[in-house]
Amino acid sequence: MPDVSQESPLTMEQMLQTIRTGLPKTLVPKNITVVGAGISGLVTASLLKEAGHNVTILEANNRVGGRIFTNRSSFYSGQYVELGAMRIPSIHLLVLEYIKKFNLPIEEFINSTPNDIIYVNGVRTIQSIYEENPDLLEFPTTQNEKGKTADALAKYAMEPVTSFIEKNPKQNWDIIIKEFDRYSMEYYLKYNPFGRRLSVGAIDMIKVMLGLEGFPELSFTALLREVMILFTEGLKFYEIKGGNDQLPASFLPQLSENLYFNQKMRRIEQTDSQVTIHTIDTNTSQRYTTTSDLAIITIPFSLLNFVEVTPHDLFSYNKYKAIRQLHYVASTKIALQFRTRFWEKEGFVGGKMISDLPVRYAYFPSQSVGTESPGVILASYTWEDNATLWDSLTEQEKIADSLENLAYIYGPKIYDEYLTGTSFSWAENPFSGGAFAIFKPDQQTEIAPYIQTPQGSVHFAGDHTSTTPGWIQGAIESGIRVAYEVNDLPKLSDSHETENEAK
Ligand SMILES: Cc1cc2nc3c(=O)[nH]c(=O)nc-3n(C[C@H](O)[C@H](O)[C@H](O)COP(=O)(O)OP(=O)(O)OC[C@H]3O[C@@H](n4cnc5c(N)ncnc54)[C@H](O)[C@@H]3O)c2cc1C
Ligand SMILES: N[C@@H](Cc1ccccc1)C(=O)O
Repeated sequence: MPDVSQESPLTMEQMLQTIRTGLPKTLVPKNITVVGAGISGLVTASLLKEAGHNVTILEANNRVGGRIFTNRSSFYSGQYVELGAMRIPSIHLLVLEYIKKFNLPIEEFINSTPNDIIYVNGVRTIQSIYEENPDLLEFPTTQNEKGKTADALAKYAMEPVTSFIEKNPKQNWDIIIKEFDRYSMEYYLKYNPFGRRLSVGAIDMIKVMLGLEGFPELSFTALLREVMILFTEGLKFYEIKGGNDQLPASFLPQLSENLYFNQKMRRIEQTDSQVTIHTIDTNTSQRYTTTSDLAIITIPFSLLNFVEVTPHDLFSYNKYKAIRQLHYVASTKIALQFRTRFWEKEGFVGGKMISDLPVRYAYFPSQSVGTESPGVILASYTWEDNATLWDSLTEQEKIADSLENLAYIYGPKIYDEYLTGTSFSWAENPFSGGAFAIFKPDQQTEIAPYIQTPQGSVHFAGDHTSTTPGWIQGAIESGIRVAYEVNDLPKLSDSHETENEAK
C-alpha cells in the first residue's frame, strides 16, 4: 500500500540524503525553539543545529522519545517491553536510515507466524488451520463468503480502491479521498459502490481478526493508509535489539546541551518579530519564557488544546478547528513477565494471539528467543473502545484479568509462571493525550489541509502533520519537512531592526 495520500514536499530520496548529509548550511542563522523531544522534535532540532541555527528544545517529560517508550523498570533480568512503538515495517526507510546512521542493532519483529494462536467464539485454533478452513470460527457469513479469511474478505472488498491507487499513487489517492473521505471503514465494507458489499457476519469477523472492532467508525481511507499496512502479505518488521528507545537516545550526544526537561508549554505568544514560549517547570512550578525567531511545535494536537495562543488570531479559524477536532485514538498495553518462556517450548516463537477476549491482541517476544531467561509477553494491545474497556480497571485488575484471559489459552500453569506485570494507557497519558491521530470521516478533506500549515512564526511537526501518522516514519518525515521549511526563512527581528533604523 503506497504511503502517500498527501504529497510530501520532498521525495523519499531527498529525505534519505538529508539524513545522511544534513540540510544545506543555512544562509540565515536563527534562534529556534523546538517544543517536544519526541523523535520528530529530535530530528528537526538535530538537522537545524547542524545547519547552523541556535536551537533550544523544551520537553515536558523527564526523558526524550515521547511515544517511543521502552519500559525496563517493571521487569527482572534486564528485560523490557515497548509500551509505545514496537515494530518498524521494512518499507519505512527513514526509520531504518536513522538506525543505520546511529549504527543500532536490529532484529526481526516477528509480527505473525502460521502458529499465531486464535481464540475466537470459544474456538481455539492456529492461523494455518484457520486459513485452511475459516468457517471453523463459525462467524455467520453468507454462502459466497464461506471459505474466505477475514484478510481475504477485507482485501476483496477494498481491491477496487487499492488496485486503483497502486496504478498511480500520487494522482489517484486524491481521487479516492474525494470519493471516499465521507466513508467510515464499516460503511465502506457494507455499502461500497463496487458490489463488493460484505455481510454483517463477515464484517464481524474482519473487526475481530484485524483488530478493527474498536474503531470501524473511523475514516475508511485513513485506516486503509495507516493500519492496513499491518496486513500486507509478507511484509517484514524490525525492532532495535535492546529496545527502541535507543533511537531517540542516539540524538543526546549532539543535543543534550540544547535540551530542557520538565518544561511544559502553557502559552505561545507572538510579537511582530519574535515568538515566546511560556513554560511551567513540572517539578518546581517555576515559570519560564523562551524567546526566539521562530518556534516548531511537535506536540500532539490533542495537548495543544491546553496551550493558550496570543494574540488569538495568530492561529486561523481552521487551525483551531483542526486542533480541536483531530481525533486521537486510545490505546492500552498490558505486559506480563513469566519465569520461563513456556510458549516457546510449545512452538510459539514471536507472533501473536488474536482473540475476542478483552485482551484482543497479544504478542510473544521476538527478543531473547530460545534462551533460558524469563520472558515478557505483551499480553494485551488494544485500540479505542477495546482500550477504554481496560482503562476502567486499576493496574492490579488489568494484570489479573489479562492473566485470566491468557489462562483460557494456556491453562492454570500461567499463574505459577507469572512473575510481574505493568500496563500503560495512552489515552490517560498527559504527555500524548492519546496514542495516534486517525481521521474520522470527512476529516481528510475538512482538517488535513490545515494541520501542518505555519501560523506566523510558529511551525508544526509531529506524526500527525505527516503523510504517515501513527508511525515513527511519519514523525521523522515531519521533522525533515519542517527543517527545510524554516532553514532559510528571513530573520524577522533583523528586518524589524532594519525597519526601526529606517524610521
Ligand atoms: C501504543 C502505540 C503503539 C505504536 N506502535 C508503533 C509501531 O509499532 N511502529 C511505529 O513506527 N510507530 C508506532 N507508534 C507511533 C509512534 O510512536 C509515533 O508516531 C511517534 O513516536 C511520534 O513521534 P512525535 O515526535 O511526533 O510525537 P511524540 O513522540 O508524542 O513526542 C511529543 C513530545 O512532546 C512532549 N510534550 C507533550 N506536551 C508538551 C508540552 N505541553 N510542552 C512540552 N513538551 C510536551 C511529549 O512529552 C513528547 O516527548 C505507536 C504509538 C503508540 C502510542
Ligand atoms: N503503528 C501502530 C499501528 C497503527 C497506526 C495507526 C493507527 C492504528 C494502528 C502499530 O504498529 O501498532
